[in-house]
Amino acid sequence: MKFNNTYIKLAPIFYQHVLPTPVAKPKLLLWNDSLAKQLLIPSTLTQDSALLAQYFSGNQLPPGAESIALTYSGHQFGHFNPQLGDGRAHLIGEISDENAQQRDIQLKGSGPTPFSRQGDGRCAIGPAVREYIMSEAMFALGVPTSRCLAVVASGEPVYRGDAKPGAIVTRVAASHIRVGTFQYFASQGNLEALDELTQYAIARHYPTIKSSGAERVIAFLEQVIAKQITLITAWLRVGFIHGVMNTDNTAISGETIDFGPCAMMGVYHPGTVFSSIDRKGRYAFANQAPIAQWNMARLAEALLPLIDSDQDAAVAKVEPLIIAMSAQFQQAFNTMMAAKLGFEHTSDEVDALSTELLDLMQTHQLDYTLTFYHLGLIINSQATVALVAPLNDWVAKWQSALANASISASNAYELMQQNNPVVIPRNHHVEAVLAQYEQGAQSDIERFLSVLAHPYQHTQHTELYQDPAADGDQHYRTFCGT
Ligand SMILES: Nc1ncnc2c1ncn2[C@@H]1O[C@H](COP(=O)(O)OP(=O)(O)OP(=O)(O)O)[C@@H](O)[C@H]1O
Ligand SMILES: [Mg+2]
Repeated sequence: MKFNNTYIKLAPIFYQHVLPTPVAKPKLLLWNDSLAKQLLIPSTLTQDSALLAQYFSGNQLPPGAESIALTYSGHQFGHFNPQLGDGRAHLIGEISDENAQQRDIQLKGSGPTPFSRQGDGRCAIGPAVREYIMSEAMFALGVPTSRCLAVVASGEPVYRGDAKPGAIVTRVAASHIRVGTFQYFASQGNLEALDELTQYAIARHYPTIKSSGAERVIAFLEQVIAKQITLITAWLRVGFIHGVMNTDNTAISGETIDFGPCAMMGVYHPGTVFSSIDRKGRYAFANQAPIAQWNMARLAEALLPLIDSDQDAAVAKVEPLIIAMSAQFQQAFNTMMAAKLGFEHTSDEVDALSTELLDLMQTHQLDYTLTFYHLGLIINSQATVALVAPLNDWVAKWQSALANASISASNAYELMQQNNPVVIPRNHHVEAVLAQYEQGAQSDIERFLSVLAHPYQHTQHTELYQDPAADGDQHYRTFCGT
């Protein structure tokens, strides 16, 4: 592993040097071989699980690694917290992957840092394994996301109400720069650091931006916004609910980050919320696009001093970008829904069809993933699918719209197959696997992960994981990993 530690070359205010706290009995639980290959981790190391456990628990830093905790702020549920930062995570460096892309390697749950506040710096095994399952599932679903390389059991308890086994999860991300990182320097009035961060983020994530001065900052904002639209549209396509879209959980790279209280929607309802702390539904399924817009407004606000020293003039330059986001998102959403129905392009007719379908799904409490999957089977005439009766009229309209657009059944099916997963990481299956871990039992995780690695195909065990929760997830609740 060859580490490049570019973040450490930034000003000292960007991070704190701090080592992970060693744990009693590190044991490698999960290792992501295919990701390790992408990261060009040598097979001699990959085969040495004792050494991997040392490295990815934080007990020993790999050669060339340097451990830091990053500084950031964030709006949490709409309230600004000026001092967050990595309270239980250690960035140990960046690795250049097989495509020469820099990827951050970060341990999470690896002990306290100067940003820990009241926290213990630790992570329980359940949330660590959950992050692994969910991020790998999202990756396979084609959603931009951070990934997990390893989960190492610490051999030590963590106290979350009860004592739970502890673990350290290794996260791989394009970077860990968040909207909240910009907010930190903006709230300090540190324009030099704000500019340094912006130039660093552009060089790392948006190198095609060639302009300079204010134009460069505006182009950056524009591209971050575009990535957020792509990201949220992908979440909505697969039924993902992030659960805690605070600005400190919004990565500037456009990747999904922080799988704390996330969940998948079963029965379609735009107001679906599972997080126990999201009492007002701020981060409900269909609120995710307006919240991404709100978060981008916070990024724009942080960037204002780099755009014009006259604040009103700066606002006049960024406001149109934020306002335009609604229409851009709607367009992306319509195109995505059209693809789920087999249409390459949107039209008023197709938009009306998808709206009507979503309404029917809501009214009749239909499962989001299964409904699209069944529509695929119908168009492919593979099987007679018993849809609920109220959908029959809609299906007839849909089929005639496809015919009017001269789209063959096989073309429609192909597009639908690429956009409608056969299987998703359903909450009850994820929880069943996590419960096995917490009880120290033999786990079905390898089988589950192998199914989730091919979410658009039927594999040997896919059927075991397609079923919706018996209670329609009515009683399902998620918790932040703290
Ligand atoms: N057990 C803990 N000990 C110390 N700090 C914590 C702990 N849990 C969370 N924090 C800190 O609280 C803040 C918000 O937590 P949040 O749950 O969003 O993040 P996280 O899951 O720890 O990390 P990330 O966003 O990196 O995935 C962050 O600053 C985080 O580092
Ligand atoms: Mg977080």
